[in-house]
Amino acid sequence: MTTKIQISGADKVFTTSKGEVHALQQVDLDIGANEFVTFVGASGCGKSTLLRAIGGLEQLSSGSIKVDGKPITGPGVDRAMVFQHYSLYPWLKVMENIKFSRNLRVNRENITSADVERASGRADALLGLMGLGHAAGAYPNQLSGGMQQRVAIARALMPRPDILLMDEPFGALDAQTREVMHDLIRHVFKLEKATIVFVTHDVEEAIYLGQRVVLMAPRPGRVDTIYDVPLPADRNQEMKLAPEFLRLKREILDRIRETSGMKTDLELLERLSREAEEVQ
Ligand SMILES: Nc1ncnc2c1ncn2[C@@H]1O[C@H](COP(=O)(O)OP(=O)(O)OP(=O)(O)O)[C@@H](O)[C@H]1O
Repeated sequence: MTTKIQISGADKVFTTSKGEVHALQQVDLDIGANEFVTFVGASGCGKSTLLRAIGGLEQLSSGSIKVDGKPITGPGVDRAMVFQHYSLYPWLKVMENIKFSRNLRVNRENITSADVERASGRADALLGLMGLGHAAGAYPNQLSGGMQQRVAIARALMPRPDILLMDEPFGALDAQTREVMHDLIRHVFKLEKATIVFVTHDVEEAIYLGQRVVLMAPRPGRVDTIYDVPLPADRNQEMKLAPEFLRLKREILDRIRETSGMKTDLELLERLSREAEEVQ
């Protein structure tokens, strides 16, 4: 597989009034072109910091991140980001939101009207792909959370980014809408051939979407374990019930507990019952 993103010795230290926070320590990871990689881990293990660093929104303290062999120096149109909060422009209609980044580039680069025409075709196609053809003229506040997030994804895809960086994009959605979004994003992955880096708290989501699940550990933030997902490229919701899926889910959940310093449920129960006996 061709390497798309090469993370080498990535280190990030934040200096706060309370001291230094080692958000990332010596992270080494290669992500392939057209790979779907998901990141999980206990709160504060540096998932968002790493994603933001790939997006060029955060500078590393040391180490490097390269895309196609070139070091990242800031944000670029080759990398689009989707966050948990939809961040649509409330004063723009759905179609205007989707075309917004393209408009900026058109203005900047003096692209011809034929290009604009092509861009409109792409915006229409993306709107259709997201199942939002009927909502082109609506304002964001007229849409459900799931619909708004679909608009945000369409807007991110508009400039044909090579890399889609997603930070808990479905975290605010209800369980049913999330399932729909999972199948949609797998479909987008197949069609658009982008490299997707996806951060989530939800282990089931991480396994269902990713080809690899990267588990990070906190204090300092680092890569702990990388799991290969034993699922075929074409996925369906039934697979979430397969023994290998459930086994991997259990293994990852246990490891997150261990790395976060939390006791396992069983250990906790044993301790609580011992304490209860001592009190009697
Ligand atoms: N701008 C900042 N200034 C100071 N500390 C920060 C900053 N951003 C992140 N941190 C700290 O860096 C560590 C890693 O944070 P990060 O948000 O990357 O973790 P995370 O794994 O994404 O957490 P969560 O799952 O809770 O979103 C945390 O201890 C966090 O408090």
